[in-house]
Amino acid sequence: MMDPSKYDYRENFDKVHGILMYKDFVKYWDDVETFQARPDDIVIVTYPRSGTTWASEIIYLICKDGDVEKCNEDVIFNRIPFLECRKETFLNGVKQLNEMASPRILKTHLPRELLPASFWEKNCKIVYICRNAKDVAVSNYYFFQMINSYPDPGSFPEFVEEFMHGEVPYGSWFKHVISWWEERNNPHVLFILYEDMKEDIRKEVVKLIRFLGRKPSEELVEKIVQHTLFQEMKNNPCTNYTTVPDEIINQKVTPFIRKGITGDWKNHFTVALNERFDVHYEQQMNKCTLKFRTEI
Ligand SMILES: Nc1ncnc2c1ncn2[C@@H]1O[C@H](COP(=O)(O)O)[C@@H](OP(=O)(O)O)[C@H]1O
Ligand SMILES: C[C@]12CC[C@@H]3c4ccc(OS(=O)(=O)O)cc4CC[C@H]3[C@@H]1CCC2=O
Repeated sequence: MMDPSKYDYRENFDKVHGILMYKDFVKYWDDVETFQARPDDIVIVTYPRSGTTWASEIIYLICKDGDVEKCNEDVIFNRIPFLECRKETFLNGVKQLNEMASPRILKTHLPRELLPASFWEKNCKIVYICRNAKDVAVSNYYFFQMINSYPDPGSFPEFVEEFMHGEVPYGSWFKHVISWWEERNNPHVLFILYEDMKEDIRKEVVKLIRFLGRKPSEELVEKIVQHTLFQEMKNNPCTNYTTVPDEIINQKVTPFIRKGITGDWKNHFTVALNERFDVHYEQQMNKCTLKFRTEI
C-alpha cells in the first residue's frame, strides 16, 4: 500500500525531463526552455542551498564596481532574477529577465542538461558554485521547513533518504555536480567551492573578479568581503529574504541565512546515517575527480 506521507510529499512536485521540481515551475517549462539569453548575461548556477545568495551578492557588487548603494536599492531576487521561478502571485523569473536591461545577472538551479540552449549558443559567462553534499542536505532539510508550499520533510534520516535518491527539487545532488564538473574546462564556466569561499574568501573573490574581466584592486576586494560577511547578509533585508511574506517563506521556523558554516552535518547525521551516506556517496562519485571537504 502507498505510504500516505510519501504521497503528500510528491503532491507539490512534478517532474521535468525526469527531474523533480516545484509544480508551478514545471507548468511553464516552455518559457524556460525557449529563454533567449544575451551574450553579456552572467549566469549563477547552483544546486539549492550551496551558497547561491552569497555568491550572487558578490557577483552583483563586482558588476557594480563595489558600489554598495546599488545593492541596497532593491532585494536580491529583483536584482538577480531566478530564471525558472514561477509563482502566480509572487515571482516570474522569465518575465523579470525579459524586461530587464543588459547586462543581466541571473540565477538558476538547473543541472547542465536542462540549462536553456541559448546560454551555450551565446557563450554567456557561467559561475557554478557547489558545496559538500552533507551540508547541502542539512541546509535543504531546513529549507523544506521554511518554504510553506513544500511538504513536511519528515525526520532528518527520512529526508536524507529522499536526498540520496534525488527525490527532491532539482534531483540528485550527485548528478547535478557531476553534470557541471564535466564543463570545468569550458572557458566560459568558472567552478567555485563554498568550502574554499569559507576558507579564503579574498582568493575566491579575486578569481571571480578576473573571470568577469575586471581588475581585482585591493579596495574592490575589501569592499566586497566586508559587505558579504555572513552577519552582514543575515541582517540585510535586501539579502535575507525577510521581505517575502511568511505565507511563502516562513523564517519563524528557521532563517533563510541560517548558520553559514562548513560541518553543520556533524550535528545532524548519526554515526549509522553517516556510514550509509558515505557508502552511497562512494557509489555515486567514484568516477568523479572533484573532491569536497566536509570540514575546514
Ligand atoms: N555570507 C554568507 N557566508 C556564508 N554562508 C552564507 C552566506 N550567505 C548565505 N550563506 C549560507 O548559504 C546557504 C544558503 O544557500 P543558498 O543561498 O544557495 O540558498 C545557507 O547555509 P546554511 O543553511 O548551512 O546556514 C546560508 O546560511
Ligand atoms: C517560489 C517559492 C518561494 C521561493 C523559493 C526559493 C527561494 C530562493 C531560492 O534560492 S536559493 O536556493 O535559496 O538560493 C530557491 C527557491 C526554490 C523554491 C522557491 C519556492 C517554490 C514555492 C514558492 O513559494
